[in-house]
Amino acid sequence: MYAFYSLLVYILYTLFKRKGPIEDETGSQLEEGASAQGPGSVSIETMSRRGRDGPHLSVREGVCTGLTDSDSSSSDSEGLCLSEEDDDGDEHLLGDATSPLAEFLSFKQEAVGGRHKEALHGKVQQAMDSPLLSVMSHLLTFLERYSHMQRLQQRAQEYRSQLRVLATQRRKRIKELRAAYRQKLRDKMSVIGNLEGVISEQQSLLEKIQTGGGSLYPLYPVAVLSPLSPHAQGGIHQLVESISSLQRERNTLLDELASLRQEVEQRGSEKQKLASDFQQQIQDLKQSIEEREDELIRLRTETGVTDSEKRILHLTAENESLKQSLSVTQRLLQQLSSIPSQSNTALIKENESLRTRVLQLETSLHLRAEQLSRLERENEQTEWRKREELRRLDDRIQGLQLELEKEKGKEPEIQYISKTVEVESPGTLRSLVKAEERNKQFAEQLSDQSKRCSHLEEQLRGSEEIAAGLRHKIVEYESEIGKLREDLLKEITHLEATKDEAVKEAAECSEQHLDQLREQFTGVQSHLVALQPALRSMKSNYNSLRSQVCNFSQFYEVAVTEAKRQICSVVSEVSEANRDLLEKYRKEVALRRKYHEQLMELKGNIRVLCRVKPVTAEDQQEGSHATVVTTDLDNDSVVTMLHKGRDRTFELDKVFQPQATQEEVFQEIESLVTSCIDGYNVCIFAYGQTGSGKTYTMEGSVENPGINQRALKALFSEIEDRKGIWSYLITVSLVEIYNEVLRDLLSKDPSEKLEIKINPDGSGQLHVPGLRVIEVKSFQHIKKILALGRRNRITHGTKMNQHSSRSHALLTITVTGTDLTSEARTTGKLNLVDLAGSERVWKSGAEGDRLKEAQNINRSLLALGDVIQALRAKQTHVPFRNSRLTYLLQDSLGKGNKTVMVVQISSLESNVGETMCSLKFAQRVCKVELGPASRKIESPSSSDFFS
Ligand SMILES: Nc1ncnc2c1ncn2[C@@H]1O[C@H](COP(=O)(O)OP(=O)(O)OP(=O)(O)O)[C@@H](O)[C@H]1O
Repeated sequence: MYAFYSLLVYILYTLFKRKGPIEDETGSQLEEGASAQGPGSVSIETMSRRGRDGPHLSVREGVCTGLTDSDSSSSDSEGLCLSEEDDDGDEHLLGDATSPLAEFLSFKQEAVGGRHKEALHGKVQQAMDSPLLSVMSHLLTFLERYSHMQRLQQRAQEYRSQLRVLATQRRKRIKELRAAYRQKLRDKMSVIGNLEGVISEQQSLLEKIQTGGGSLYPLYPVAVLSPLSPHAQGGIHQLVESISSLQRERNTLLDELASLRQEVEQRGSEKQKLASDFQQQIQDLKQSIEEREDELIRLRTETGVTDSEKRILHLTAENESLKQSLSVTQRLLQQLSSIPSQSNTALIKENESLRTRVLQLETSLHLRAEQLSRLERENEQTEWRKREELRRLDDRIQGLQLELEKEKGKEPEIQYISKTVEVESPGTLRSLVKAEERNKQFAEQLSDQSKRCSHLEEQLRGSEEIAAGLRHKIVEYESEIGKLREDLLKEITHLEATKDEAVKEAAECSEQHLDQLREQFTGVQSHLVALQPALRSMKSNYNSLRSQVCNFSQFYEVAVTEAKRQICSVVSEVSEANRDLLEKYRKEVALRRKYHEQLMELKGNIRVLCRVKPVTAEDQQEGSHATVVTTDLDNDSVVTMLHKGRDRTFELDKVFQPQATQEEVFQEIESLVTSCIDGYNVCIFAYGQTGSGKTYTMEGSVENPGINQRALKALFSEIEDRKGIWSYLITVSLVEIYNEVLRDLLSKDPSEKLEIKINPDGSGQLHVPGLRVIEVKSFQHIKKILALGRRNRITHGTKMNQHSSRSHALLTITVTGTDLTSEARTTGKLNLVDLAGSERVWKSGAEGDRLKEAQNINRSLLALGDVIQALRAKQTHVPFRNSRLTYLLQDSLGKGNKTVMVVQISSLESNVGETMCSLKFAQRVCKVELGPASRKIESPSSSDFFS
């Protein structure tokens, strides 16, 4: 823009200050350009060239397309080479540039319109016709269009931002609507929850009603209900239906109950009727008896009263009084039956139980009725018999009377008859008495039955009253349920109406919003259409840039892959070199170890292996799982432990990783088994604090056996391999040292104390008189022996180990071999020792016997330490006899033996002190020199051993 401005100044200067034709170099250039290209092919250099080329206007052919009035749509396409970055600067400059131009134009117009001075007219006219002016007008048009384009872009920007604002508003509105709907949904759900509660309570109430134990129905606040969703309504409808079905069910049940009650009532009335019939019959019977009696009295008065007659009379009177009392009792019963039952309230509580009770009562009533009918039948029969007797008696009396009448004058006959009567009367009287008695009994039974009947009636009446009360309650509940249902339906319809309104409102609102948005969108769309050309040009720019970027990324990828490849090749070269080095290092270490072992063998020193106990689940449970011991994967001879803030490294013959298996441990000492067969004395013993895994390493478990079993297995398999060349005799003994007492674990009486003595054969060897030595033939046999020994060994639970071995156990396997060709004899001994664990009594919680055991264990281990110290210092006197343990191990720890100590350590921080002690001891043991191992072989010609 600076160029334009300069140009304009220059033009004005030319027009107003200079006279005559424009002879300027630039002007001539323009003239040339204008004549060559015409007005339609004029362009300007980009602003990027502004600084470099200085203020000049050039006409370029084929680089930029022209800006013409007719082709205004393409005015801002390729021909306009202004970059986006320069837009702001241009705008600013344009603002400066357009004002002088406008001045110039107004000046031009005034000149054309004749408003200017006459003196200037000719000059201006000249200038107007000049090609410079035409260029200027073109420039002006261009500038106008450019500013228009700027404005358009600005508006497009504004529209875009408006669009963004509208979109955010729309999103917000949608969010709000969603939240509102969710809230409504939640409300409805809570209403459904409330309704469900109400329904469940109604159901429970219904159940209570059916069982008769319900209390008054509580009224529910239906006002809490609020609009419901269609889904919720469906649920409610279902619930209402289920309630009505329940009610129907309940109604049918009530009907059944009523019919049952009717039946009960009917039966009761029948029973009452029956009872009244019976009573009527009894009354009739009584009446007939009375009549008969009257007649009898009359007869008696007529015939004269005898003794028997007097008795009959007396009995009859008694009978009469009894009957009276019976009737009195019956009356009383009737009166009592009219008194209302006091137990109604208790019966009301459980309708179900009442119903069963009623049924029970019905059945009992039925039974009673049957009994009653049976009794009545019997009574009838008795009555009938009585009547028969009476009738017979009457007949007789009548006959007698007739005879008496006929034979009035015949006194002797009368006397005779009267005598006969006298004789016969007692029998009849007796039968009468009996009948009376039975009658009395029946009457009593009858009264009992009637009592029961009346009791049942009372109960029946009570239950009827309860049933009536319940019926009343049911009616009340029904009306309440009806009311509730109506309320519910009202609420549902109200909710439906509210929901429809809300939905309609939301729909209208969203419609309006949508219309607005649509309008805005069409407006924006039209603006966008107008902006399309500008966008196209931008797009082309963007495409070119994109292609450049793509090319660059391709180039970049190629470069990166190449770099990676180079790095990989370098890394592989380095790692290859490293691997070689590592391999070399390992070989060196192995070689060094081998030479060291050979040297040690020559020196005859004790090999010390170290096994680190892994952190168990129990340790983790106890929370003490912080570890201080580390092993080196690349160097299996060192173990490092953190003690008092600094690392202490111990170098031993072999350090097993915590995860080392039983097999791996055994492989390390397997060769010693062969040595034993060859006639060497071998001793393997496990040393370490209590609970560090000594027994696990030596004995192992059933599924995962330790050194003992594996060594014996290997021994038998080796012997098997030598079969035919050598024959072997294997014997086994197993002892324990408990509280400084030697005990035979294979003995029938393991509590027997044994002593260690020097063998009287003069060999100087140790010997234990009374020790059971068992010859073993197979591995299976030895397994059994080991199991027996394990059973006999003393173990107790301590804080540190649940199955702590409280003794040192020594398994001795003696292998005597005979060379079948030369008859040479070898004798090798394999001592496998599981020492008791050292322990800190305050830690293991040892008290009483445990404390004594611990003290003895620690004392003997101390003696072992002294022996090791003496051996290390090559002292002339080694204090083997200071303890039973060292005394027994004298053979194994002495010169010419092959000895391996497996030191067991715990890696836990809580055991750091004990681990330190064990490792220090192990290192001391490492330095003990036993001298080269000696083989015990006896040639057939000599009875001596050669070593
Ligand atoms: N390497 C191991 N892997 C798995 N469990 C082990 C290991 N070492 C020891 N244990 C377990 O730790 C517990 C204690 O081990 P063990 O009885 O062998 O200790 P100890 O040193 O013989 O103790 P003590 O001296 O009191 O008799 C046992 O339950 C045993 O199974």
